Amino acid sequence: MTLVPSASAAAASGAEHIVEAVAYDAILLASFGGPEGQDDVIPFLRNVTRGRGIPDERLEEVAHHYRAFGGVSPINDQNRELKVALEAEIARRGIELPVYWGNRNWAPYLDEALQDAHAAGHDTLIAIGTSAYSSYSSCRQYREDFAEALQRTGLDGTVTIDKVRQFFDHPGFVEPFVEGVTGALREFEAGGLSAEQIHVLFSTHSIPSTDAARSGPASRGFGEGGAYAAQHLAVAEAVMAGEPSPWSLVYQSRSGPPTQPWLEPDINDAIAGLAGDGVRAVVIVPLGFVSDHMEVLWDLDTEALQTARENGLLATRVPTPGVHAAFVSGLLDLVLERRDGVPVAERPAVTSLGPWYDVCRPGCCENVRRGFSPAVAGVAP
Ligand SMILES: CC1=C(CCC(=O)O)c2cc3nc(cc4[nH]c(cc5[nH]c(cc1n2)c(C)c5CCC(=O)O)c(CCC(=O)O)c4C)C(CCC(=O)O)=C3C
Ligand SMILES: [Fe+2]
Repeated sequence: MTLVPSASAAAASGAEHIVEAVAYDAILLASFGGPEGQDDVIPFLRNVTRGRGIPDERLEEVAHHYRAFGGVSPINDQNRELKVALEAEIARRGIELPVYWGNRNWAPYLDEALQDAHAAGHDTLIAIGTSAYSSYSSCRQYREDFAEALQRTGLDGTVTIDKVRQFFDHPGFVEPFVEGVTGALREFEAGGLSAEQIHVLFSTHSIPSTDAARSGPASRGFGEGGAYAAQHLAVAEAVMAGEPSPWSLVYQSRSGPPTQPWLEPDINDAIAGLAGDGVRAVVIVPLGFVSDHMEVLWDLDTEALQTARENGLLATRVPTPGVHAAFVSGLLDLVLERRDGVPVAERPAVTSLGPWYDVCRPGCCENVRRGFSPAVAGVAP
């Protein structure tokens, strides 16, 4: 086995993919984190929005979503379950690779995960971020937070962190959505609706239009919505292959000042617009989300479903990947393709956009407000 120290070495050589085997000795499961009680809510929101100019009214509004669920985000329990499921899959395949879980915005924090891994003798980490697409919020921010955590813990130069590719078009991520969508379509059809009367709404987190435009490498010319919108459209198209029902990509969970343009249309506006169009039912697909966290429970299961009811439409929301066996096994495959140096041509991808880069491209996913901060697992801007 050839040992390549880290993405930074590959980055220095300008490589897009790391195709030599790397002796990773642990997985870093990296996530967003969420509050676990009413007292956590405001400190958590302050962590998330630190230095980002989110207006206080918006914080109050979001706090209210958490308060309605006892101040508890479901995301931490979902990551506990995902960690257990990953460990079971690793054991089932007879592999030895411990999993350390750390969050960007709430305990257990990344710092703790890095310290635990290092104390146990694991210094060559491969990270799985619980975020599938390309953008500042869903990719580069993770990479910057890894760099910060390495600095804070003094493990910079000792511990290396590579990151699996953005997995939006990995079959393990897409298969649960295909199952959910086909299941929902067949159920509405069994209830007497024709394919044309059912509209499939693929929903993802809205982001500022300026962030979207900077997502992914500029050289690939993805246009206004950048790689972020292009990736979602490509996955939605793959999910709908062979299905005659109409579909569209919509956005949810917008924040920021109203003067700042974010990706549109909002899912609720889209639903209201469909009602007069001969559409009888909507299938809501949380395409941008890995598990049923607060954005899914609130913005989809609470608000969007109500909007559909108010507009006289039948509606259902399909599951997120969660701990679906195909997803869990796919995440481990993403780690092993790197550990074992699987040739790029053999890495699975269900769209023509991927397999995405192992080493983020120069200039990728700049933060519009702060510019580039140091980050691991990419080429320096
Ligand atoms: C693309 C994207 C994902 C999907 C990818 C991924 O999954 O990572 C995501 C996930 C999540 N976002 C989450 C929560 C929040 N996001 C916020 C704010 C923001 N998100 C943004 C984007 C995204 N966010 C953006 C551009 C902002 C505004 C600027 C900023 O602050 O960067 C705010 C602040 C208040 C507000 O403005 O709404 C909160 C509380 C949680 C936890 C949920 C739980 O607790 O169950 C999760 C998984
Ligand atoms: Fe968010």
